[in-house]
Amino acid sequence: MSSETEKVLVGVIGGSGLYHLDNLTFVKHVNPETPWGFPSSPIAICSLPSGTLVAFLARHGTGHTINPSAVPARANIAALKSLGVRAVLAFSAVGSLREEIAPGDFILPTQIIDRTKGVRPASFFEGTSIVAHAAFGEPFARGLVGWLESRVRAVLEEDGQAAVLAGKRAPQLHTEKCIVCMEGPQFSTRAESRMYRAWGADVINMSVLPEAKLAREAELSYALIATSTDYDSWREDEASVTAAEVFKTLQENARLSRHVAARILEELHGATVEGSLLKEEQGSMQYSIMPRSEQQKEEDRQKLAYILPTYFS
Ligand SMILES: CSC[C@H]1O[C@H](OP(=O)(O)O)[C@H](O)[C@@H]1O
Ligand SMILES: Nc1ncnc2[nH]cnc12
Repeated sequence: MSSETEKVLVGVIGGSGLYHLDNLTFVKHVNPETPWGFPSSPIAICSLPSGTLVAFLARHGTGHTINPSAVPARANIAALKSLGVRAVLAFSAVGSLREEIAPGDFILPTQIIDRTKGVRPASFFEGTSIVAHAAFGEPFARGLVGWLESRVRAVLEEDGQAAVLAGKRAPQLHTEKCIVCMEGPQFSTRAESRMYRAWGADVINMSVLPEAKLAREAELSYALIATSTDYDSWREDEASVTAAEVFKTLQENARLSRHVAARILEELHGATVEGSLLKEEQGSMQYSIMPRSEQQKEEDRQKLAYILPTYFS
């Protein structure tokens, strides 16, 4: 086994309904204490058939005990980075703001609208003597999202054939979409849901921020694989979304998400070792950190060295 195979280069974050990757071989749990506390739950290190290791973290905890506003996103991203992770595949259950995005469909968003309310710590630099402005015009790792498109589509097409034979609709993949991240935990009003559509948003969740911002600050390549569970509250003649509506699709979406993960993780690990897929994010913070390092407190440098050793150790 080569040393690159032994490293955990790919991390998976599971959202609502996706609390484990039990189609992979469980190896052990790790629970790193980071300068921002402990992650949502111990991280499961799982093995692919080749022996390649991946890390899995349940965003809301394995028993879904953490509400979206309280997810310790800094600890989650820092803990994954401390394991050597370079690419993060984050799964999320989302509401659809478009007729063509049906429950059960998969979405690879490329843009985000922030409707969180400032109650979530959103930067590793918050509360330190160090100021940094990460570039976030492209909030997801473009190279990784592009790489995922054909792979996820192939798995959905293959799996969809069985769905069609069973008389069901085959899940579709939607790309180049915009996700709005709301604070929650209550769902949107009908007026808000219509407003997000008017703003150009296509899907909605409560979790992609600050996760995506923190991944960027930690120079991790981050992509979201969103799975649709409902039509939110914009359809005039339909009932507005309820948790019960979301639960109807959650299990099937989780099954297919696990299947997608199992099919693509080996190749993603290989692409991560090779490196070209991730080169946009690595080194991206170099010119984001304001200089004047002589005025930076040593304790803050030590804290930030946990996620960015290149600049702070
Ligand atoms: C259970 S409905 C609302 C809940 O589901 C999504 O969670 P995740 O993104 O972790 O899959 C959404 O963001 C909300 O947190
Ligand atoms: N309608 C919705 N709004 C916010 N987050 C969601 N997650 C799943 N469905 C959602």
